[in-house]
Amino acid sequence: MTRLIFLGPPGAGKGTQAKILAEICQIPHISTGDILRNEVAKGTPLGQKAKSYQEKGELVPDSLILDMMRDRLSQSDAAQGWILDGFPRNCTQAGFLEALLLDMHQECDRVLSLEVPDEVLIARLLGRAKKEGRADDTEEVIRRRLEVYREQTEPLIDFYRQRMKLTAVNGDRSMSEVTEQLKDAIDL
Ligand SMILES: Nc1ncnc2c1ncn2[C@@H]1O[C@H](COP(=O)(O)OP(=O)(O)OP(=O)(O)O)[C@@H](O)[C@H]1O
Ligand SMILES: Nc1ncnc2c1ncn2[C@@H]1O[C@H](COP(=O)(O)O)[C@@H](O)[C@H]1O
Repeated sequence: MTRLIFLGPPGAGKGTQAKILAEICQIPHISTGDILRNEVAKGTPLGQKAKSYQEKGELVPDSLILDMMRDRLSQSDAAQGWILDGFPRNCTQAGFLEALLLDMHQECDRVLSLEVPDEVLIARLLGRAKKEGRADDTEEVIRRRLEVYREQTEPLIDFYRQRMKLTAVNGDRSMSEVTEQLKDAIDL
């Protein structure tokens, strides 16, 4: 049973690496950003509410995210383990997840924090914009997403370090080198 959380700024490679580990471990990769983009594309009530926040690089309100994640983690495929990418994103979400897991008699095994310098992040995201055309990969929104990360998400590094769950990994290496570091961190 493997339960992992990826932390790291936008462009750190969370999605890239989470997909690889999810494939190896045969567990779901749960990306809140992907779930929300899918809801936006389908024009659901949740997507309509989330759209403007995503476009500006702001966090979608917790009131929408917490119910969404309670539902997702209760689905049958998540009983076999999971990799979270993009959640939790602030202290409220981290506290909620802790209580939810306790309630579900589950425990997160490890929190993997990918570290990458800002100039590399910006270059990667502008590169991704050309390939994938994500609405929030413009330079202005990328800078706002980095600010939001520093203000609201980065404090979770200490939150999980205090709980002895954190492993920091150098994300500024080739994709395969990062994968190897992550596999070492989780004894794969
Ligand atoms: N180790 C790496 N070296 C070079 N490029 C990378 C590396 N890891 C990921 N990338 C590229 O950087 C871009 C961002 O990666 P990815 O989407 O995995 O980041 P992320 O942390 O999930 O970002 P976000 O939080 O914005 O969704 C992608 O175009 C990806 O192909
Ligand atoms: N956990 C989240 N809380 C609030 N808002 C979120 C969360 N996860 C994603 N979002 C929104 O989606 C975009 C893109 O997220 P990525 O994880 O980078 O794909 C993010 O800027 C928030 O608007």
